[in-house]
Amino acid sequence: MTAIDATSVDARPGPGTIRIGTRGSQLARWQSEWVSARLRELHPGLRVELVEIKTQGDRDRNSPLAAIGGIGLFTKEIQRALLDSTVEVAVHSLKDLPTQGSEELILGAVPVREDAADALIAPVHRTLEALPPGATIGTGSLRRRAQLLHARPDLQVVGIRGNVETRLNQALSGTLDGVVLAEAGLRRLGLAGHVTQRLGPPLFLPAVGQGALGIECRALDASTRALLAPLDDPGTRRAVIAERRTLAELEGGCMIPLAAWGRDTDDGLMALDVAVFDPDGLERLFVSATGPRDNPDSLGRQVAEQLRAQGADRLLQRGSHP
Ligand SMILES: NCc1[nH]cc(CCC(=O)O)c1CC(=O)O
Repeated sequence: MTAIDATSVDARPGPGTIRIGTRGSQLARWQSEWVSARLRELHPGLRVELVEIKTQGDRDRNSPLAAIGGIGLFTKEIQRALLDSTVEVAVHSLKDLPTQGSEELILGAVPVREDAADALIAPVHRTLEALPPGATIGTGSLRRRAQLLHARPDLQVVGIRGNVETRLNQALSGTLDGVVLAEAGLRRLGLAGHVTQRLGPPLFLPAVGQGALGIECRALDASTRALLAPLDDPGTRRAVIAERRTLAELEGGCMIPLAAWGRDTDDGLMALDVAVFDPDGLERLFVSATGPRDNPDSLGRQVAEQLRAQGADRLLQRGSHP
């Protein structure tokens, strides 16, 4: 288990040690520590080191995400570290991982998904329904903005950025009436007690990959792939493959208000729901489809085609000119 595979192109710090590239945020560290603990549990004797890597998204903490461009903002430098063999493993929030990437990298494992829903933290009014007209809600996400405005066109959606704790504090301090964050991130950080309303499917759909981790390694690094394989959860993997396929088919390189929810169903199939919005949430296109579990890619393509037939391209083009 710890021997270096003769066919791999990497140079390890030593046999029996793997390095995990991670962002430095509390959430990223929690996620990488979690992967590290699972790996050590599965492979007794394995040493795992965390290597902190700053991404463009960590350096520029103020610009709106939509303005910086977004693609690979939180992942590119970590992928580069994988490619130049500075680390063997990269742990990403799958939601932040672009659908297009280097052929040299693969998702070695997609562990079981945490709750994929969004969460409202509105300490005074508590629910979306109870917010007074014109209430201020913070989010930097075009998808959350569009879904909030679709439900409550009167809300004032304020663009905010920063790590989970910073954004949470804007609601707790009363600077804003509320913020919307991922339930998964709050749970991992032990902050889910602040949630006043879960904003979940089928009404409020998450981002593609939300709540899931993507653990990348080099495609040719057979020994690391073998170490990661037992962390994979096939149900989560096929759900996010379907979601990511729809996103890849529809995106024109811009950040788009697209929400998706893939999951296994009780009848042995899987389902994929996808909603696409214009930036102000006036229009909502929605497709829900089911298909066999062994072809999530085809399900994702099918849903993208149906959304196109409804006019998704026209909506999404509007999204690129905010
Ligand atoms: N870049 C933001 C980001 N990326 C992943 C998560 C949460 C964890 C997850 O969705 O897996 C968050 C924070 C948030 O949306 O509140």
